[in-house]
Amino acid sequence: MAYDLQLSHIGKVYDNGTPAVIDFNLDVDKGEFIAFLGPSGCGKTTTLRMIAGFETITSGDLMIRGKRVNDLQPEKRPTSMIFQNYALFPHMTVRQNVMFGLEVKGLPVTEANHKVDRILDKLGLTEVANVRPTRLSGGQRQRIALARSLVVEPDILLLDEPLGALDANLRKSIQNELKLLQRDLGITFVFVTHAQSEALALSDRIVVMNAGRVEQISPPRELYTRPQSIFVARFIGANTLISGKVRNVAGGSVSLDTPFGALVAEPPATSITTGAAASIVLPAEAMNVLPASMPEAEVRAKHGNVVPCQINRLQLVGHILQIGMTLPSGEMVQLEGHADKYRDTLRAGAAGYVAWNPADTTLIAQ
Ligand SMILES: Nc1ncnc2c1ncn2[C@@H]1O[C@H](COP(=O)(O)OP(=O)(O)OP(=O)(O)O)[C@@H](O)[C@H]1O
Repeated sequence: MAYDLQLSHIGKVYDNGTPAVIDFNLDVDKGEFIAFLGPSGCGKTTTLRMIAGFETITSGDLMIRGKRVNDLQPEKRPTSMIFQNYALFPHMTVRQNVMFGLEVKGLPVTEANHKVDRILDKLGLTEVANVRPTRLSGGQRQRIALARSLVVEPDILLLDEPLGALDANLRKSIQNELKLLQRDLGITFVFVTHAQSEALALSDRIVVMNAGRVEQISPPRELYTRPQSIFVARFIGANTLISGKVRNVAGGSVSLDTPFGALVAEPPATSITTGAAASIVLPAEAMNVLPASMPEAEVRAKHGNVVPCQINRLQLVGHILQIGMTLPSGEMVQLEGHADKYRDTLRAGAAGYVAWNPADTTLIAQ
């Protein structure tokens, strides 16, 4: 069966010569929730607009359900787009806003009314149907934008930072609604965001972009635990990067010489040889902080890797202990652990160890 959406070697160079998107490849299954994530200017919106048909495609093929749509007008594509500012018509009521797309399509009035009623009901907007959107809250406006896009029954819904205008609490609750709605409707969502927590919470797969290129396409957990590039390791999660040189590769284990001494890691997905430069990606969640009073050999035997540290700050917040410490490189690291795990073993201002299991880290060859 054909993919719902396929980007094959898609590129975009703007008229002024800016290469905004470079060799973008992605196959999306029906009903998938895909997020484009990356820093400002990396090409997320340009890619979304090319899918919608609002931006011309310089190179490559854009396929929707197996059909090449590069040259199809936006209104002829089975896509619908929600913009960050929602672009609602202020002089129209909620109902008229939602009805608009169906009128453009020339749907018979009875059928259009029926569809509008259904979607207003689904999104909890029936009671405000005759109100103008300017009088409503950010969350309600967001729902109107969703209703307006969904009423035309698109195969693919494109969302450009749709929650960007909402405050943090509302954002969380709308996130949940959005996910439930998407599951319920079973349509494909492509969502642009620069908020990693949003992408991690909502998506089936995340496309991380950097300077017009795709860095990695992975499900959220894999992206978080197995970054494939230094850029992704720095961009996602809270990782410490330790660069070193491979001393030995043997028995499913790589030993490296690093500024922190000899450390052990698991081999990367790509091959790696003695003498190669590589970085260990150490997530804050993988770190165990221990008092310096313990024998180092014992710590190493238990965890695999150990590095001395200076414990600067300990703060108990409910059941969580926040730990601030400095590594031998001078790098400061903040982490959180369950208070029960640490009990009263640590002292602020004292020396300690950071220890971790090689299996909890990722090695990236350079
Ligand atoms: N109409 C345009 N003409 C020329 N260059 C453009 C145009 N629109 C965007 N660009 C450039 O293309 C690149 C990608 O921009 P784009 O808006 O796609 O990035 P983005 O990842 O969506 O950023 P943001 O998160 O800030 O919206 C940037 O360098 C931007 O300056």
